[in-house]
Amino acid sequence: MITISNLSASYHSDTELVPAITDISCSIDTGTTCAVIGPSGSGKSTFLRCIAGLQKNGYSGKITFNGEAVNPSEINIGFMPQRFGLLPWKTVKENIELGCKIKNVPLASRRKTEEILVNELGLQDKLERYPIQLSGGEQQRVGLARVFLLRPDVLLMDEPFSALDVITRESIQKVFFSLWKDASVTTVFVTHFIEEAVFLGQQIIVFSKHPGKILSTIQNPFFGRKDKVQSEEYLKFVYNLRLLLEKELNE
Ligand SMILES: Nc1ncnc2c1ncn2[C@@H]1O[C@H](COP(=O)(O)OP(=O)(O)OP(=O)(O)O)[C@@H](O)[C@H]1O
Repeated sequence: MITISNLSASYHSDTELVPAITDISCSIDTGTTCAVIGPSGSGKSTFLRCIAGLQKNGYSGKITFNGEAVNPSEINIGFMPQRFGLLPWKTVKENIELGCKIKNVPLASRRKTEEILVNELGLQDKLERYPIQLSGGEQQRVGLARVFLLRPDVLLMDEPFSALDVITRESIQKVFFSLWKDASVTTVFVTHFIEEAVFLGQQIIVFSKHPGKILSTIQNPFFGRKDKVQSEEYLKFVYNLRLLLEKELNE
């Protein structure tokens, strides 16, 4: 379980310390998924960076993994940042394999998975290209292939499907869902799409506007339930989430 207690983080502006998130407490059970939604600038990325151990300064509070305050570098964390984190001087194939190489995961054990992922993410004919030769959506798929191939203990993704057209997004959401069903990787992801949060987040955390605090933590009965998207209960659930965000933005 990931437990986050009284987490606050700030950034230095020219003259002062500006809070980004304030007093966040929540927990994410092992093997579950958690979607984080909230207004732009509310601190969602900062929250993910804190869990990933990338926020080196300016934060307070406690983050534990299975009860221990271990250094995140000691845990197999897969982090996909908003701008995908590709290395421009490495080919697509090298970028996909980079996470495993850094974490010393033998690639020989992942060849089959790699082939499946490359096919499912539509990257077969792009493997020898460099990131600059790809569209934004293709770059995002490379970033996803990298974290999915790593199959980490904890998967953190910042707006993982944002650069994809709607049809590709839905198909890759399904790729993620089926991978998650196979391996039950503990996952926290940020999204601006309510329907995406509802499809892929067993728990949904709603952030307030800046500086972010938790407005609501919701156990989601519609996780993985594409069959329910036309139902009245589903539409009401999505509508209520939208109202919560709208109210927060208009206050
Ligand atoms: N490196 C930085 N230096 C100074 N301020 C920062 C820095 N990174 C983020 N901030 C500020 O911290 C606040 C939270 O930013 P963050 O990126 O975490 O929000 P977010 O909810 O992920 O936003 P978005 O949905 O637009 O991606 C914002 O007000 C932002 O301007």
